[in-house]
Amino acid sequence: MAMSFFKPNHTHHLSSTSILNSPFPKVYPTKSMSIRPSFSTRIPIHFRAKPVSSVPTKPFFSLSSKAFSSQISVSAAKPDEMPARIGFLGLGIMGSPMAQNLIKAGCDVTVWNRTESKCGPLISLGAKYKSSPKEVAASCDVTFAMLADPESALDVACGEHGAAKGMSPGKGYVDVSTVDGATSKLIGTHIKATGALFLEAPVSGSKKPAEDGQLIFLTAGDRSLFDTVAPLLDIMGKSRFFLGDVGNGAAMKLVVNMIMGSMMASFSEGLLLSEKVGLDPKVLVEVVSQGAISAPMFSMKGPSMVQSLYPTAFPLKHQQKDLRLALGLAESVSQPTPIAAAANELYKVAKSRGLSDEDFSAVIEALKAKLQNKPE
Ligand SMILES: NC(=O)C1=CN([C@@H]2O[C@H](COP(=O)(O)OP(=O)(O)OC[C@H]3O[C@@H](n4cnc5c(N)ncnc54)[C@H](OP(=O)(O)O)[C@@H]3O)[C@@H](O)[C@H]2O)C=CC1
Ligand SMILES: O=CC(=O)O
Repeated sequence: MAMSFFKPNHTHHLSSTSILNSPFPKVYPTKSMSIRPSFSTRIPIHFRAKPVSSVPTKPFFSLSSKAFSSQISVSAAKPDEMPARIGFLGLGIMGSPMAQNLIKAGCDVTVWNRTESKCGPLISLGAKYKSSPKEVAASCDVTFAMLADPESALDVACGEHGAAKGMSPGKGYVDVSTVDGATSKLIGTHIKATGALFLEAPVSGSKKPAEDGQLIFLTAGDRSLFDTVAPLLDIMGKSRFFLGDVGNGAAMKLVVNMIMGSMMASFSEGLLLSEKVGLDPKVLVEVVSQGAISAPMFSMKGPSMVQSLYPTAFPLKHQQKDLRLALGLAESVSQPTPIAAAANELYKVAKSRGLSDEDFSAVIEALKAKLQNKPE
């Protein structure tokens, strides 16, 4: 199906440096590039790192700081083929900066959020406003949705005033929320019944990567919609994977977050154990950062965790939701996941202690409560 999209009214353009004008993605050698993912999988996977030429309105200094790697090349993102009118539903921790990056890149963006007041800052940056997902979808070529969980993603897409009601042939719906495959397929079925195209595109990367346009998109669904929105994904992210049929993007995201949730629980145990045996947990954070188990997550969150501070980037309730959904995925294929199951119990304890809206690193508090033998 041909998508009837038009060039956006960019307010800024590329500076005429030779790097930016090259038609090919630039590969900047960095330490991280020595680690190359293996694609020995039954799912057809296409990966593309952010090509320099596809982020037309960002200043050169922001490009030079990015770590590019190049794997299987997919069709090049052409800024002049970007959808003209873009809808954005869901302006929470992630949705707001993502929509903001689109606006700052010169895109014509229309927003909606359940709590209307969160639309204000984006409207002051130039966004338009509509009072329902249906109206946003009806007035836009492509609509993105960044909702909390399967229930809200389904309601916003398929509810009474949901986006599907405003969809029609020639339009596209891109759900970037983290949901399970069954929910994503249901949303896709409703959207496609209108003649529109559907792409699931959950993101890896938290608040800061969302602000910096450094997200990793894990997409699946209509390949032509993936190609159409590629320039937009490249504004909001640093790389994008096309993983085949709807459900594969959701599954990849859940596996990644299952690992992340277990890692954070294990890190929490280590911090508390080190303190109990008389070590300085701050030194543990430093030691971990220099070795083979170093991870940006530990270095970023460790220093605040030792101070019992949990400024929210990824809400704990969403991490527990992802573990729950990942355990369901594992159950569906009889894959044992005892470590993730144990981690999930800790997040549930943390939620029951009122930590749902804290950062997920607050899971450490569940272990403190256990160590102190407090009632749950
Ligand atoms: N934060 C992070 O680091 C990351 C989060 N994610 C995933 O992205 C998604 C969004 O996360 P995040 O932005 O952090 O979450 P937030 O909790 O900050 O935002 C959730 C959004 O969903 C909306 N929402 C919730 N319930 C409903 C409902 N019943 N009907 C309509 N809208 C609803 C909220 O609206 P309102 O403002 O009215 O509450 C808000 O816009 C989640 O699926 C999360 O797992 C993925 C990667 C990283
Ligand atoms: O889903 C959370 C993330 O950091 O990715």
